Amino acid sequence: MQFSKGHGTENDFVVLPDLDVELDLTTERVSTLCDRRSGLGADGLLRVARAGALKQAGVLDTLPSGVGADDWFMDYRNADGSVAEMCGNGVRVFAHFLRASGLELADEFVVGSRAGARPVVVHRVAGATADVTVDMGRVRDLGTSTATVAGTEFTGLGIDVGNPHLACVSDTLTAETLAALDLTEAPVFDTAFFGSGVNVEILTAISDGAVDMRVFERGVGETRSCGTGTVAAAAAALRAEDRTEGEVRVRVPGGEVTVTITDGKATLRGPSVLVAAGSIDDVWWAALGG
Ligand SMILES: N[C@@H](CCC[C@H](N)C(=O)O)C(=O)O
Repeated sequence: MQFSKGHGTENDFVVLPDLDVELDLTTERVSTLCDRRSGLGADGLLRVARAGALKQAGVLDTLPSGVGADDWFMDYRNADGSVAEMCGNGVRVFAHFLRASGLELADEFVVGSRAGARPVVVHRVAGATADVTVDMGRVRDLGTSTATVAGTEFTGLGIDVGNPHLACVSDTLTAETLAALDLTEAPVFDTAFFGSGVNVEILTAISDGAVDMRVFERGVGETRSCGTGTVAAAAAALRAEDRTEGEVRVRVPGGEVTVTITDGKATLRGPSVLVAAGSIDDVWWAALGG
């Protein structure tokens, strides 16, 4: 079984090409593979297949809005084995993998996700790195809520980018005090407001067109970046300035991406790096079972 390993601003993924949809991605298999001691280690897993093949195999009940049977589909799993609707950094790595492997020859194509179609533009592939823009679709405002992080309560904006986020902009945080925040424990959030869990972003206000952000991801823990989270962060930071549109550079522990919001829709531009490829032991994988 072949794999690749890649990351987008150090949000890292195991990429599993499975064009005939033969793999049974049980919770145990995904979580063991993503574990940094028992497996390869990653924040998430990206299965590569066509949308129609996933539907035929029963992985998808229906094709999400705007996704055709022949479109590529990013079947995304969090490190704990749970399924999530979307992954912004994952789509960049997924698109890069398709171009680098020769599975896709065009620079512009659609990547399907459970949140719907996510068209991509691969601007450049140079060796192990690529520069990719993802059309992230609509950014929906869910209203205000709070999260408590290490005993401090932050107020934020609930935002749906296909998956749920609570983006908390703090006027008093600097890049340095943000970096010092203890994010080892999961933030406490309103479970009635976010019935399916939430990804929590803490960020500074906009300064010189940029914010600094950290994130605690649903199904993973603190990661060094979250693409959908950067879109939510940009939307909340613009809102804090009474703006609904604009371009925001979002600095995360793993690097920097650019989010542009126009007309209630967002694009995300940033890097992808493919660091390794190899094979997973079939006997080990089979023994993990269901
Ligand atoms: N890292 C991702 C988001 C992955 C899904 C998230 N943990 C969730 O459960 O919604 C990104 O880059 O967007």
